[in-house]
Parts: sequence; structure tokens; C-alpha cells
Amino acid sequence: MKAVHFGAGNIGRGFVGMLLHQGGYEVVFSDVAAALVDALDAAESYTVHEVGDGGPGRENRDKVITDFRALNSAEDPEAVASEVASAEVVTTAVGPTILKFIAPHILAGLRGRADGASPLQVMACENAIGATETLREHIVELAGEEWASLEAKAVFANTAVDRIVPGQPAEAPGGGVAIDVTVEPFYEWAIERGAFGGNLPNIPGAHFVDELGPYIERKLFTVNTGHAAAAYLGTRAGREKIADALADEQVAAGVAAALEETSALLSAKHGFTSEDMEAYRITILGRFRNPALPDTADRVGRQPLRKLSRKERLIGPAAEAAERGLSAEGLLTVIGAALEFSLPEDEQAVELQELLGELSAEAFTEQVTGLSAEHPLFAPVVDLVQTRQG
Ligand SMILES: NC(=O)c1ccc[n+]([C@@H]2O[C@H](COP(=O)([O-])OP(=O)(O)OC[C@H]3O[C@@H](n4cnc5c(N)ncnc54)[C@H](O)[C@@H]3O)[C@@H](O)[C@H]2O)c1
Ligand SMILES: O=P(O)(O)OC[C@@H](O)[C@@H](O)[C@H](O)[C@H](O)CO
Repeated sequence: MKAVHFGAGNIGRGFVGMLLHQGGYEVVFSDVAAALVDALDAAESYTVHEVGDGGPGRENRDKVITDFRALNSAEDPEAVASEVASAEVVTTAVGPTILKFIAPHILAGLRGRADGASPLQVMACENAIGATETLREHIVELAGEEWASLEAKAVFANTAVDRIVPGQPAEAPGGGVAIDVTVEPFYEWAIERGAFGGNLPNIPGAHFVDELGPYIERKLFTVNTGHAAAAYLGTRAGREKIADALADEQVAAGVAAALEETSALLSAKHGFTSEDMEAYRITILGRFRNPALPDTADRVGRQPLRKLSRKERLIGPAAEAAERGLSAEGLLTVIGAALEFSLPEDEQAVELQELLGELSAEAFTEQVTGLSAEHPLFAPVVDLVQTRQG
């Protein structure tokens, strides 16, 4: 069995690749970072180190991953298409905005797939609602009328992945490109079952669910909302590491306030009990506090324009809370802190600060958050933008 995985970065090597390997797949990583591809392709194995308390598999904290290869999709797209054509599974962990660049490779692979082969099982493992569906839409759009003849060759399942994998040092301790990965022990991979028609991929570490919506919203609006709150409030308080941000009482109170609001929304919307949501929050805050995990506010706050967009972890739940007459004050405080996020090496952080300087508060709010002037959250966000603009 073979899986082609696009994106050999933190979560690609530290989670998706690891679980595919444990399921018995040969993993072909595909990436555009030449040095990383070369280092992976030359290696016989890499190690996933679990650090800190909790999680399954405590008896063995170092997982050695073998039976993989790596290809550069920028240099050799034909080889990637050929691997996709003969794979059972395709996964991605490249970031939601990169999915459109993965679509041509999958389409080319489907064109080369033998008639009668089992449908390719495609799963995007990104922090976004409906990421696999987005990937499918890119493929369908590219294929145009040809899609009718290819459609039966693939099935697409939305997923929710959860494991904190911090940024890794670029250089290995002995020199050369680092390919080992340090991760937290906790993980969860929920996959929507329906698309597979009973022929589930063999991923023992994942669990299959009938409806993914509640899982992905609970994950994105708790883990990622709480993480973003820790990053933006932590940066405002001068904390560089996420664990240090949580150790600051004021930051921790701000994170808790935002998460109480998202929990109230998730309970109202999906029927999670308040006890279940409280237990979920406690687990997550414990994960953020993991002192052995070198995770930074800069990584967690990266791409603030994506994080401030309409369906994402801040505006998404705040807008829905406001529509339902629920409190969004804690989330608004985090949105205000996100507007201050400034990081020269992050293109979106630079653009965010430029837009704040160029646009009126109303135009900024419409463009960045996608809220319309009639929405109950529009005026409070405009106030925050005006405050930031001085
Ligand atoms: N790190 C985490 O804790 C974590 C957890 C869950 C989900 N995620 C999600 O996984 C995705 C990846 O996150 P990450 O932290 O691993 O980021 P990362 O930057 O470490 O990895 C992304 C990889 O994608 C590669 N890439 C970029 N463009 C590409 C292209 N056109 N084709 C192939 N590869 C390409 C990059 O070179 C990089 O190696 C994001 O959507 C993120 O939200 C991350
Ligand atoms: O990857 P992003 O930029 O969407 O979000 C940053 C972090 O919150 C995220 O990577 C978490 O570590 C991860 O989602 C935990 O499962």
C-alpha cells in the first residue's frame, strides 16, 4: 500500500506521515523545499520525539519512521503524478492557501490512474473547515468537462487533525538538514466515514465519524481559538513561548474568557454538554502549558489575515455568538490583540499592518474579516480597528 503525502513539514512528518506509516503504507512525501526533500529521500529513517506529559504510547516516546521516499513536486511533477496514479491514499498538510497548488498534481495522477483501480482516497489535513472539499473544488475546476470521466477515480473525505507540532530547528545536531521532529504526546485524527463506502483507509491511529462538522468546529474553535488567544495576548504581554504566555495570569484569564464563549457556542450549536466542553478545555490548556514543547507565539500567530478571516477561529465563532445573542467580549479582546501582531518575516503580518495604515476602519473590517456593515459584530470590530489606528 502506498500513500502520497504533500507537505513534509512539521505536521506532515510529525503526525500524518507517522500514522500512515503505522498503518502499513509506504509514504512518498512530496514537497517544494529542495533541501528538505533531498535530506528525507537520502535518509533510511527519521524519529518523532514525544515530549511532556500525557498521550498514548508513553512506554515508547521515540517513534522511528521508515519505508518512505521524498519527491520534489516543483522539479519533477511527472514523477509525483505517477506516484499519485498508483497510490491508495493522498494526504496534504501544506496550509489551506496552498491547496490550489496541489490540485494539478492530483488531477494529473487521476488521469494516469488505471481503469478499474480502487478510487484514490484523498484527505486534506489542514486547520480549516471543509479543507478536503476545497481541494476537490480546485481539482474539479481545473478538470472542467474532463471531470465527468475522472470523478469515479477518487473519493474525498474531510478530516480534523490535532497535534501540536512546533517549528523545528532547520539544522540537525550533527549538521545537515533536520528531519527528526519533536511533538507533544497527544493526537487526534477524525475522518469523515461516508465517502469511503465501507472501504476505509487503514489508519489505526485515526477514528472515523459519520459527521465531521461538530469535530472540526470543536477543534478549530477550541484548540486553535485558544492557541491564537495565547499567541496574540501573549505577544501583547511580551511572552515569546506559548507555555510562558499561559503562565501569565492575565493572558490565561483572557484565553479562558475566549474559550468559555466558544464552548457556549459549541454547546448551543452542536449539543456538547458544558461538562464535556469544560473537560476538553482543561485538556487543551494543559497541552498548551507543556513546558517541554518549544512552541512560540510567532508560529501560532502566523498568517494573521487567514486567522482573522470570516470562517476562521476568531471571527467565525465571535460572529456566530453575536448572531445568537451570546457574549463575544473575550473573543473581541483577542481580535484586538491580533490587530497588533507584527512580525517582519510573516508576509501576512506585514500586510495586516500596511492595511491598517491604508484603509478606513470600515473598509479594513469588510476586507479582512468579511463582515458586512449589517452584522452585529461589525461595529465592535470597527471600534477595535479605530483604536488600533489611533
Ligand atoms: N504544526 C501543527 O501543530 C499543526 C497541527 C494540525 C494541523 N496543522 C496544519 O497543517 C498544515 C501544515 O502545517 P505545518 O505546521 O506542518 O507547516 P510547515 O510549514 O511546517 O509545513 C508545510 C510544508 O508544506 C510545504 N509546501 C509548501 N508549498 C508546497 C507545495 N506547493 N507543494 C508541496 N509542499 C509544499 C512546505 O515546504 C512545508 O514543508 C497547516 O494547514 C496547519 O494548519 C498544523
Ligand atoms: O497551523 P495554524 O497556523 O492554522 O495554527 C497554529 C496552531 O494553532 C496550530 O498549528 C496547532 O498547533 C494545531 O492545530 C494543533 O492541532
